[in-house]
Amino acid sequence: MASQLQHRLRSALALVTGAGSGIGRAVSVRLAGEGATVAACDLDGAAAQETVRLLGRPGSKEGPPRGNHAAFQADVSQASAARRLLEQVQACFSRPPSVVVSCAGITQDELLLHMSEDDWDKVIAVNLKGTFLVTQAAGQALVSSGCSGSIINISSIIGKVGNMGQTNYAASKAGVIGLTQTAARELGRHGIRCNSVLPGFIATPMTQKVPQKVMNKITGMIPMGHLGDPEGFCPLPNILIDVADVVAFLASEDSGYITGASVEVTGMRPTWGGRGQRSGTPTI
Ligand SMILES: CCCCCCCCCCCCCC(=O)CC(=O)SCCNC(=O)CCNC(=O)[C@H](O)C(C)(C)COP(=O)(O)OP(=O)(O)OC[C@H]1O[C@@H](n2cnc3c(N)ncnc32)[C@H](O)[C@@H]1OP(=O)(O)O
Ligand SMILES: NC(=O)C1=CN([C@@H]2O[C@H](COP(=O)(O)OP(=O)(O)OC[C@H]3O[C@@H](n4cnc5c(N)ncnc54)[C@H](O)[C@@H]3O)[C@@H](O)[C@H]2O)C=CC1
Repeated sequence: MASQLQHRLRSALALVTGAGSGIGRAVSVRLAGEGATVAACDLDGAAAQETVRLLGRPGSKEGPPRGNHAAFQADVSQASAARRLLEQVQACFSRPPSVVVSCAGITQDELLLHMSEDDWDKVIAVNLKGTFLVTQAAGQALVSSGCSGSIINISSIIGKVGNMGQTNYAASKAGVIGLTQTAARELGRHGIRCNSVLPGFIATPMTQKVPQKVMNKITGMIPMGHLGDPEGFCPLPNILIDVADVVAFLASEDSGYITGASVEVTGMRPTWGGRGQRSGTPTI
């Protein structure tokens, strides 16, 4: 990483939900690599602890005294848990998080004609309501402290174009886009920016449930014929690193005039007639 980026986030305290796996872990590593102190949250507390172990010590010694990175266990779909999470982070670091990245998410895929109400409710509760609850709790903490901040919500390209077997997931991710755009309108006056990122297919535990015959169809759309790789060493031009790059950019003052944006990072040529998005070429 270019040396000038290694301290870009040195004064930031970054709360990352879903930090125990996949994109959330990659984002946590990237933000810490730019000097941020990371509060890694996950439903799986042990997984969050493992992410913190991977982060090592915070970046630069410069800037206000800070503690180490820290792990938190919370179910973001529960309002009381989301409120408690922000309370715990502020108690631990004596300040609200200036960067908040909502990565926590699930799938419960089923074709529309067979999807149960429970399939629908679970996905909406985590992906949409969970993002709402964390965005709200973080916004309240920042506004009451008079602090500015950057909120980055992880949606999905599926929220824009749909996908067979994912009426629940697509609706939740489309909702994240609208939620984030509205939060941007309301919180801008408080110096809080809100943006969403729409990744394409990345090989993480979330995508392992996809049947091979479907995966074959999807990878057929990717120029390099492979999914993004969570370790970042993917045949695609590093789509996961691009996702973490975009999150770090939106977290930093380098994006100081960007809010309400939906940034696509897909690395795939859609079959739905849209212009193919080269990996790392966000559509803002
Ligand atoms: C031509 C390719 C179209 C792809 C368009 C979308 C682009 C994908 C980019 C995604 C990037 C972001 C991803 C993300 O945010 C993270 C995730 O959500 S990962 C999980 C993604 N989930 C899926 O794609 C759903 C996969 N499908 C399934 O899990 C099962 O099919 C399902 C549980 C929905 C139903 O199972 P079952 O009842 O057993 O039926 P079949 O599996 O036999 O499916 C029936 C029929 O439908 C075809 N099909 C199912 N899903 C998809 C799909 N996503 N895209 C295209 N076609 C799909 C399946 O192949 C069968 O077709 P046949 O011709 O009858 O074999
Ligand atoms: N993998 C992909 O292809 C894509 C993923 N995304 C989104 O990126 C985000 C991260 O996905 P991945 O890293 O792939 O998945 P993942 O399954 O590897 O990680 C998701 C993490 O969220 C945590 N989590 C789940 N429910 C939670 C809850 N209620 N409270 C707190 N934490 C919870 C899980 O424990 C897990 O650690 C999700 O929002 C997903 O929808 C978007 C586009 C593409």
